[in-house]
Amino acid sequence: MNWNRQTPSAMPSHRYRPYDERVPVPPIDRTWPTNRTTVAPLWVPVDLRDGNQALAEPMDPQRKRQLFEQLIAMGYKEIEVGYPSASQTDFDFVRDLATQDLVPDDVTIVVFTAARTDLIERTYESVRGLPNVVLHMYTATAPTWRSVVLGHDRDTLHRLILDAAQDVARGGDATPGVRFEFSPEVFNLTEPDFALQVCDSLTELWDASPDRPVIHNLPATVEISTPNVYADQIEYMHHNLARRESVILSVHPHNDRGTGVACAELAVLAGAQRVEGCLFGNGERTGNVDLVTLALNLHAQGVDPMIDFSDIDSVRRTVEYCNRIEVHPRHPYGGDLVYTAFSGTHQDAIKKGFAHHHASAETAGADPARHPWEVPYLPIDPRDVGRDYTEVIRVNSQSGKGGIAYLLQSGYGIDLPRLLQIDFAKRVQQATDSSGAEISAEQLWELLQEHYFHHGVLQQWTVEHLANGDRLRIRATSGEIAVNGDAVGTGPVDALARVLSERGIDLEVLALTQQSTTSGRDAQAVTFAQCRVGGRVEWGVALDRSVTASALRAVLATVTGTAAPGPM
Ligand SMILES: CC(=O)SCCNC(=O)CCNC(=O)[C@H](O)C(C)(C)COP(=O)(O)OP(=O)(O)OC[C@H]1O[C@@H](n2cnc3c(N)ncnc32)[C@H](O)[C@@H]1OP(=O)(O)O
Ligand SMILES: CC(C)C(=O)C(=O)O
Repeated sequence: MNWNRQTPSAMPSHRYRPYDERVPVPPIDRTWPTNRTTVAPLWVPVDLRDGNQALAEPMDPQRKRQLFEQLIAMGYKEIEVGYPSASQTDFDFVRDLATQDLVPDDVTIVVFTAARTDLIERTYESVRGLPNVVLHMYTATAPTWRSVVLGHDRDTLHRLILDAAQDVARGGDATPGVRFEFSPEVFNLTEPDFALQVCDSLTELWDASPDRPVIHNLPATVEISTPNVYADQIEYMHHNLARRESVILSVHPHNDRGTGVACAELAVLAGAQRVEGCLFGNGERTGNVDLVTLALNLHAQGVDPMIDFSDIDSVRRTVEYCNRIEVHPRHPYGGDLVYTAFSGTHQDAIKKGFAHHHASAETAGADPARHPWEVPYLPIDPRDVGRDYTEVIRVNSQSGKGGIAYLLQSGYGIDLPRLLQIDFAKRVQQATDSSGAEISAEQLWELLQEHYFHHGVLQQWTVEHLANGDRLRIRATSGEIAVNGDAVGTGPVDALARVLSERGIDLEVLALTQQSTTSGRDAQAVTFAQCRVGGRVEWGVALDRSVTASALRAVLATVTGTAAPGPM
């Protein structure tokens, strides 16, 4: 059988080479596939530098300050704040941090520079007075960058890096508390032996020690391969870096293939201790790795990310304001739609999951917000990140009875009986199919009223308790039909059926359920009546303070339009 009928496309794919023709990946005894992450790495947001340099309108001082304060409030302890030698704005921002005492004692500021004497000197000038600083120097080391951009062979480039590193070390002598970071930009396309040689020479030159470790930051500047290859490259460095205990192994993935998060996660399994990225994945081209997803992926594994996302919407608002870029509605954990189900079977499962969660928390005597989470289709409890349940289920033509019932339950406190859910879902389906649009809880409520409520007046009714039952005297209308009479039955509803049948309407009550919508003085009784009326099964729903009136009106609602109009 020819089960795959795809044919060659017109795309010039032959122009590109697979990663293994671009960079050698040394054989390693890899351990990362079976490792587990049990503690959060050191997160380093680079929004104010790498994220900022990718914006059409880089942040002004006010936006930079706002984002910086947001990062501090969330608990980040090492923050790259800019490229101070590149622009006056960045320089002034770092000076403001220093002179206005804006950096908490336990926070380290990272400043970024190219490997050039003048830029390094200017960078040191910017951090004067700041007690905890990382000076981050970078140079591209991959072959294409060496030959096309920088015009240096391996040895010459290595020499230039060492010269610049001497400048960094000299500046460090006059800057107490400073530590050093080096990034071989485009590490993932750099020959592993060269990356190792350069990093090791800087570890030595900067005399790294466990007390004053060097940071080697190994960027996937442009993603080139599946994340397992990056993990292998990182594990190779992890196993082979000299003075490993004096090195903090850091990663800096981008997202060109859409696998930045996977690269970072596998890199941590492979030995990375520090991750640079941006909130919601802003950054050059397709962005830096997204720190929100990384942190909350850990949270969803039961590992504390050590960063506070308990009000993700306010974080998102700040990021959107500062970057002037909106977060996609489907963005993991923070998008508008990520805790919302439209499809019927998902809604049904979520509704049952909520009920199960609350019942099991109650049985355990636990707070539902702390109780183990096992709700289908929701990887985390939306409340963990400050979202609520109102948006979890939204109804359109893809929805089913479970979602509709959930909205009415959460919005109006009524639990439709299962058979009514099925009946009502068909009417909702007709409405959403013809509008093509979503339907809100309010609109569902209106539709429910339109189709099932008693459209008439219950003008007068009395119930007299007799030895052989109840006598009902009633005067009412239901739609075009007037009901006026009295009868004795086993109860008021049975008596009403008799009044109706004496007047030629054949009505049998098949099911009648009642609930209370609220408690206390505002309590209302809601009645769901399923009746066979003239051979057809109809539903009626009524709300009334009086339990009896509610039942009578629900039954009356089922006779609307079923009998010839006129006084009876
Ligand atoms: C992957 C990354 O994110 S790396 C960071 C990139 N960020 C930025 O570029 C934002 C800020 N940059 C800037 O403001 C400017 O580029 C500056 C101030 C750093 C330099 O400006 P200019 O001197 O005008 O140079 P220009 O912007 O054209 O950069 C190209 C030059 O930098 C050199 N260069 C590139 N990387 C490095 C490096 N790591 N160290 C030293 N020089 C470098 C190039 O070889 C080129 O030199 P050439 O002009 O002699 O050929
Ligand atoms: C130089 C490093 C840190 C970088 O920004 C990148 O490679 O994207």
